[in-house]
Amino acid sequence: MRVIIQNDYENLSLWAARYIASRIREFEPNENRPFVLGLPTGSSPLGTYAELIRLNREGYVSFANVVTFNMDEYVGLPRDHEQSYYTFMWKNFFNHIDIEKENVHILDGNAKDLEAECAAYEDAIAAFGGIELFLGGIGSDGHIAFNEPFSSLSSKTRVKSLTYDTKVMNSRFFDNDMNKVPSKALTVGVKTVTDSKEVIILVNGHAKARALQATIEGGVSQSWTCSALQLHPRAVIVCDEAACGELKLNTFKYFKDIEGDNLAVENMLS
Ligand SMILES: N[C@@H]1[C@@H](O)[C@H](O)[C@@H](COP(=O)(O)O)O[C@@H]1O
Repeated sequence: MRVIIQNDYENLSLWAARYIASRIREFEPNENRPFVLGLPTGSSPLGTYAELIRLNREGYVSFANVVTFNMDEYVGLPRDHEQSYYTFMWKNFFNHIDIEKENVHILDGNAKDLEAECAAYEDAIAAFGGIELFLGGIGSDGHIAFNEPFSSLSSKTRVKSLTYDTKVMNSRFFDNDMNKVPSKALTVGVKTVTDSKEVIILVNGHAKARALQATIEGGVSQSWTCSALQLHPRAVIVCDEAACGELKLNTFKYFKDIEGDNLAVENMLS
């Protein structure tokens, strides 16, 4: 596992966006061989999306041959609801880049048959040959996508009930009323994420310090689903110093040392 420790959220966002843009450029995607990108919602990726939009506008990276799969979606929230992940993604990212509408995949939380919707999503990912790079965030309890604590580390896309903690956390987007937060979501599984060729997880702020500690220093455990990344051959955690508060000093120093010059965001756009 690589751990990129940046001073602050701004540099974390620049690093992640520039890394993703470079990976897409190096891949040289075309119509027959698109770059398949997994994407999250939440506040963590907003800075990364902003920099990717800028890089797209400046012509550094194109999304014309990029296919995306989003991580999750609430069940029963109208697609045009302000808090649906569909609305979030178009508002904060897709409307501002040169992506083709048919290349965007977001789970339909209003599908008549939710199980069939989840199975079809896995089939669609497989039809594209799997996900090249999955970008994600984590919840303060260490969940990736909506894989709440004790989700199977072998799970695939399915319906999940949200925990009390997650509903309380997400109520900030629903007038601080947890009763307005949907109780269920469709989510890719832990294994859907770890089956990707590469995984990048953004972790910022003090509230994520325990989750980051469990991800890096704890054992692999279903109680912190993010810890499954320890078994991934190509997992990159991009975090800020605020999120490192629970790490051992030696862990912190090790990653600062080993990543050395790789931390400088200025040199990433060659
Ligand atoms: N399903 C999403 C996750 O994908 C996200 O990682 C998490 C953290 O959100 P934030 O980035 O706002 O802290 O929130 C939600 O639960």
